[in-house]
Amino acid sequence: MIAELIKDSKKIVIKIGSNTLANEDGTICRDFLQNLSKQIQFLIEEGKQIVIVSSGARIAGVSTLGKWMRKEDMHYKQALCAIGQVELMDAYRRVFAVHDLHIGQMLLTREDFSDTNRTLNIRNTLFTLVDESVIPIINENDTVSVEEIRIGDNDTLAALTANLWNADLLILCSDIDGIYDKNPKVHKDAKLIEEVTNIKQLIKTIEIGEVNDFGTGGIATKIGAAKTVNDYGIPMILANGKKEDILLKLLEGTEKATVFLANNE
Ligand SMILES: Nc1ncnc2c1ncn2[C@@H]1O[C@H](COP(=O)(O)OP(=O)(O)O)[C@@H](O)[C@H]1O
Ligand SMILES: N[C@@H](CCC(=O)OP(=O)(O)O)C(=O)O
Repeated sequence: MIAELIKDSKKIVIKIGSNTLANEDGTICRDFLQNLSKQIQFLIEEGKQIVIVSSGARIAGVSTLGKWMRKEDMHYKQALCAIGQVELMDAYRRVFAVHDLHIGQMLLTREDFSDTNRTLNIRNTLFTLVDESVIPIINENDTVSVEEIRIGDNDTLAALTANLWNADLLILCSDIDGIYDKNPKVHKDAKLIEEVTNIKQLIKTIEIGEVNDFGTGGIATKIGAAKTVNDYGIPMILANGKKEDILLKLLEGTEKATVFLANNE
């Protein structure tokens, strides 16, 4: 099912979470980015168009400065994102350049999607970048939108982007294999749910656990993202971006994940 879905999708939005992108000590994981760029080059050679939504500015800010780690003050968090966004994009630029791939930065807020003029401008930039074979890398604009740092809305941002771009598929890369019946980081016997056709039913039956380390939205915003795209007819896959070659393995059918099918009730 998942392999077919990826095979049949031309326009794919891929969201990378903070925990996926970071090493245990909070620094940007270069090996992860190198592996991601290799996989994206492969997908592009297969004729796919890719848009990336990437978190990680705050983590990158912490590891760049090596301080403010424990400051929970919103102004410090915003400052960390401002510092880290530069690092983050530099890291992406370097690894993608190895494959002759160009990137473009887009910083957006949720409000931008409810304003007709701004939406049109986002659309024009997004379509032009993709038409010119440049990979857009989108993050929240954490300077102007503090709400989104608090609730970890890059999952929602990825879903809104998928709808705006009329994507064929949204893939959220996190640090777990998909949705489980309970938090797999806490319960060793948690069971992976491979296919979701009814989100309302899913919410009633699973336990939504705590967010860990640098993640901000947790599993709830991922389910919300699935609902947003599914309502638009776009399927969503939640997969473990920490696993090497995960996108290629999903394409081969040798790895598991959770798929939210677009005919969701
Ligand atoms: N039922 C569940 N199934 C899967 N993950 C869960 C569940 N409940 C809580 N989680 C937690 O949600 C985390 C993913 O959310 P988050 O940390 O925000 O990731 P990201 O940084 O990728 O956005 C997982 O690492 C896991 O610990
Ligand atoms: N814009 C913030 C990310 C917030 C966020 O959504 O994080 P995550 O839950 O890891 O996707 C940053 O780049 O650090």
